[in-house]
Amino acid sequence: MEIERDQHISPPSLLAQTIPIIDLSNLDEELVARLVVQASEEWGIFHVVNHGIPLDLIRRLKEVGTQFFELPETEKKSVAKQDGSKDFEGYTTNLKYVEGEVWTENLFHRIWPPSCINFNYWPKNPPHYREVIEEYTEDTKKLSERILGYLSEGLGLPREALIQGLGGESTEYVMRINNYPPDTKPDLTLGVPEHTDIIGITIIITNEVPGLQIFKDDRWFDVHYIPSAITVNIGDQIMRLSNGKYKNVLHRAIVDKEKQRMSWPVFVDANPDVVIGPLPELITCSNPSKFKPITCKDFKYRRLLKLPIE
Ligand SMILES: O=C(O)CCC(=O)C(=O)O
Ligand SMILES: [Fe+2]
Repeated sequence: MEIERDQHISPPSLLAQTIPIIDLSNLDEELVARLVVQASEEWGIFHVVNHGIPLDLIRRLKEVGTQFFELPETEKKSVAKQDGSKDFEGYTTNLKYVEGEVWTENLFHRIWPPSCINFNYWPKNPPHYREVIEEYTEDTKKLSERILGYLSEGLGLPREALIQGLGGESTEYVMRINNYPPDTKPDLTLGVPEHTDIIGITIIITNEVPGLQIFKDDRWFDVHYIPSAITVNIGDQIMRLSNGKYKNVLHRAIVDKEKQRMSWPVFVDANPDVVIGPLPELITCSNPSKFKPITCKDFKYRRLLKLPIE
C-alpha cells in the first residue's frame, strides 16, 4: 500500500539538512535552551516560531518599511547617510549597475539605548514609522535577551553573562531595512555579498521572497521563508565571547529576477568600548583562549579595513 505523503513536507534526507526551527512556546524550557545551543554550535543560524512578537506588529513593521522605500528619492534622501560621515546611520542607495557592486538600497539607524538614538535618521514618513519601530524594539530586545540567556547557560554561566559581555544596558540595537528591487540582469546579482555579521546576534524578518543563503559543509543552503518565523544569526562577537563554541554564520543575499525582496535585520551590537574576547570564566588549561581581546571599536575598524585580527 502506498503511503500518503503530505506534499508540504520535504523527504527526510532534506529535512535533516534544514536550518533548525525552534518552537519557543514549548513548555519544556530546558529542551528549548538545548536546541538553541545546539543550533548555534552547528549552524550559527536558526528560525524561531511562537517567539512572542505579535504577528500584527510584524505586519506593521513590514508595512512602514515598504512604504518608506516607495517614497520619492528626494524624500528618502532627507534621512541620507551624511557624505564623509564616519558613522553608518542613514539611507544609502546602490541601485546603479556597476560591475561588482551590490544591488540594494537600505536604511540603517540605532534603536536602543535611547541615549544613542539620532532621530534625524528615522524617517518622518510614513507618519507611524517611529511608533512601530519603538514597539518592535521593545519586543526584539526581550527576544534577544531570552536567546542570549540560553546561550549563556549553554556555556555553564549565569543567564546574564553574554548580555553583560556585550555591554549590559549599553548594548546597542541597530535596525536595518534592506530593499532589493527585482533585478533583471541575467547573471546572479548579489544584494549582499558573503559575510559574517560583525555584531553579537542578528534577529531577521524578511518578506516572502527567498534570497538569504548560508554556507555550511562546503555548500550554500537556501534559507527558506517560513511565515511567522523569525531568523536568528550568530555574529562574530558571540563567537569570540564564547571562545568559538558558537559559530558565526557565513551568509549572503541574492536578488530575485521578478520580485522585490526585503529584509529587516536588527543587530544586537556590543558597546564600542567593550572588550570582545572570550569571557574569562571560560578559559581553562583544557580550553585556552582562541581570540585575543580587542575593543569592539577596534575590532570593527580592523574588520572594515580587512586588517588581520587575532
Ligand atoms: O537580506 C537578508 O536576508 C540578509 C541581509 C544581511 O545579511 C545583512 O544586512 O547583514
Ligand atoms: Fe548579514
